[in-house]
Amino acid sequence: MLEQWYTGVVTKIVNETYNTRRFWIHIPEKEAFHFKAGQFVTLDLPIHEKKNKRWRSYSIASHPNGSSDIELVIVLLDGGAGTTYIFNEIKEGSELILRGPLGNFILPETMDRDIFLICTGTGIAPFRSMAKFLHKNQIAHPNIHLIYGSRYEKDILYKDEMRALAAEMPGFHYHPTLSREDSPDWTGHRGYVHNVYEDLLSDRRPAHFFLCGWKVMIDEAKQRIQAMGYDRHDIHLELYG
Ligand SMILES: Cc1cc2nc3c(=O)[nH]c(=O)nc-3n(C[C@H](O)[C@H](O)[C@H](O)COP(=O)(O)OP(=O)(O)OC[C@H]3O[C@@H](n4cnc5c(N)ncnc54)[C@H](O)[C@@H]3O)c2cc1C
Repeated sequence: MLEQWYTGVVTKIVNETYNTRRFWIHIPEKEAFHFKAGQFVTLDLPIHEKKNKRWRSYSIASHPNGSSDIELVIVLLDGGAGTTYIFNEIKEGSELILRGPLGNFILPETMDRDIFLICTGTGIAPFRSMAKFLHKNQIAHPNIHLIYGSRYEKDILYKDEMRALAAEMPGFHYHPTLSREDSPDWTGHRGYVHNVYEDLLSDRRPAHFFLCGWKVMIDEAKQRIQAMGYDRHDIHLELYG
């Protein structure tokens, strides 16, 4: 299939944490940019590398709503060619060349088992899209556990929004866990994401697992979930790098 590239216009940028920004992009060529919650877009960045090395993918953090606007949430990687360009050069009003939607990291058609959404950092992007999509459209779903890992409380992305969703959305459970926070004010989980799902699944009930983020977390989660007796077909991955 021919690849369709669009020119998007950045309409708004917000610093979400000290190293992570939210970017809102409008795609004027499309009356509506249709995608499924969990999919991503690929940006073609003018970073003077070989063509395919100029491409960087980003999960759509907003939910499908029939508009031609999407939101991305991007963490600056020290020395990363793409994110250095994005953070230094992209301003409100800048254009971005993008294609999509891409990917099959989407909710199952039949949601007949509990769903565990496990991520670190900006890996929350596709899960925010899924949770908001289910909530806005009042779609029936089983228990959904969003297990989010970061180092410190200040790093938590969309914290207030996820807390509000958990309060409003029956069956949606939010479990942020912090690996390095030493403040006694933090009363939530401490440590890595792995202990959280292992504790929640001590009864080994049937479940779907969606893992999103960086290789170290994903490799360990895959191995631990299979060691708990789950089949690899129950595990869905979106590997960021
Ligand atoms: C399908 C998909 C969706 C993605 N969605 C997002 C998203 O929503 N938000 C987002 O911030 N990123 C996302 N990424 C990652 C993104 O595509 C880039 O890899 C990232 O922004 C780094 O690009 P860079 O050019 O700055 O670094 P590069 O110069 O390309 O990266 C250098 C190396 O560092 C590794 N690396 C990059 N970032 C990290 C990190 N944070 N921790 C550890 N190692 C890292 C890479 O694997 C690479 O080997 C996604 C990746 C994929 C494949």
